[in-house]
Amino acid sequence: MDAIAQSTRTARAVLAAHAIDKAYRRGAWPVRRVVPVLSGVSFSLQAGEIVGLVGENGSGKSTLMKILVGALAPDAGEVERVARLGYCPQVPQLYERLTCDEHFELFGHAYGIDARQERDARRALYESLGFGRYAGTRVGQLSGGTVAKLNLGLALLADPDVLLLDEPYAGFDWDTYLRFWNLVAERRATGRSVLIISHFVADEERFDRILDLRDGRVVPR
Ligand SMILES: Nc1ncnc2c1ncn2[C@@H]1O[C@H](COP(=O)(O)OP(=O)(O)OP(=O)(O)O)[C@@H](O)[C@H]1O
Repeated sequence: MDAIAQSTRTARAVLAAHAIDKAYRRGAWPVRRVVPVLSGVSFSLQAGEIVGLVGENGSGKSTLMKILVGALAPDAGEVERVARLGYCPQVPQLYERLTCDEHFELFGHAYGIDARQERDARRALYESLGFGRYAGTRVGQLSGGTVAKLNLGLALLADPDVLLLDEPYAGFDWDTYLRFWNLVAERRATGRSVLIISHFVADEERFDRILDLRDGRVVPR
């Protein structure tokens, strides 16, 4: 890539991590130890890019994701958030006794979007992910796959510029997997970005870039 193209890419970064370090402290005194997980992680995400971040179990993917969204503080380094983020955590943060509709209402309030916009977005998400028949069902009575759809739908509700997904398709059946990729392609076509974190990537051609998280660092594949 030439220098002009490189500078354009840098100029359009919507999310960037600079030299992120993170270690966890384990055990109690006197056998307390520090376990390094991330050591100098740097990468950026550009507008309109679909990027896969791949690493084996325990490599630090969820830790990095939490740092990127600001849910966890790094020990060193910094995250630059240029655009609005939407986050779909690996373990859904949902309420067993609330229905899908009630979750959309609640998250709509939290995002500060008006009621009409929330209802329109909710309807479109039920349609595109195919789970409208569960609108009035409580989360405690949903299948794992439908919980995963709700989790994704809530991350998309406010139409974020950057969508961060932690193992998004683990519970999806084939039809939902294809619907998911249609949604991702639509976002890309409108200049939005998606970062997908997973322990494996099945369809490499669906991504613009794949990054590997290995030995605490992010390296291009
Ligand atoms: N709160 C914590 N306290 C101590 N150690 C932790 C904590 N959270 C994660 N770890 C450890 O940090 C390492 C990275 O964990 P993390 O969940 O980020 O990995 P991951 O790549 O997302 O794994 P997986 O693919 O299994 O979900 C693991 O060794 C894990 O045991």
